[in-house]
Amino acid sequence: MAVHKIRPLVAGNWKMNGLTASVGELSKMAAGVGGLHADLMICPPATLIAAFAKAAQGSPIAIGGQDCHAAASGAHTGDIAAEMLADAGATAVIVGHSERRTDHHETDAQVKAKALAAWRAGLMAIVCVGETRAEREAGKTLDVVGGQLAGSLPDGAAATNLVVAYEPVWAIGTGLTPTPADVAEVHGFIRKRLTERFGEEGGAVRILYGGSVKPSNAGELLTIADVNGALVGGASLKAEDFLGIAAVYR
Ligand SMILES: O=C(CO)COP(=O)(O)O
Repeated sequence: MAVHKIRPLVAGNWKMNGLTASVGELSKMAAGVGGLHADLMICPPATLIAAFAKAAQGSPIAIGGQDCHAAASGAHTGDIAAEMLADAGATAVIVGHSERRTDHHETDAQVKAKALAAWRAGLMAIVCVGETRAEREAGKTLDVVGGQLAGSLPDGAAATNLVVAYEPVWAIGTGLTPTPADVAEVHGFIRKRLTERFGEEGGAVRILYGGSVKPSNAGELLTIADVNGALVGGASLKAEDFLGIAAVYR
């Protein structure tokens, strides 16, 4: 298998945080990203996508959504189509985040339909997978992640349309992180599954680690084999912290 030089991605998931005044934080990020050997992305709440896309124009920061509906339009009160995210200026969308899987009971089949919707709208899909604490303690981590990959990833994945984010549910917002050996094991497993299914392209798909990434642990986590960047929650809300994480790639 050819060794790919993968350009890392540091993506910030703002979750349900941010008001119009937060555009100032994005502008600070845009001003500080020079010289990084990585792609950067911020996924603000949908209400801020258009404003953030405008503010990020001319900077290397891409803007993404946090979820989309599988349909392009229709009677789905409160939902957002991938086409609407693209129209507002997003170039990517997170699908299958554990908070969606838990809070909204999203299944692998629904996540797959959302990833296909993202592609239909020309967006990159950032598909999240990860085990709960109980699943890890029962020794089922690779089974769970393997099942999520098989069920959530559509055929036709390529490095340009897919990013996989490994986010252990128990590490999200808790300050806990897996050991480097555990991260290496899961990322290596995901890479194997991607190359088995998608061949050469699967070898080039970025695999992000997510869960309590902060400037103080980014150096350790982001230099592990097959970790091609981070999906950052809390620490992506402040320009200083987000840039401190991305600085691993300076
Ligand atoms: O869920 C996450 C990113 O999608 C991770 O969140 P935290 O970085 O706040 O743990």
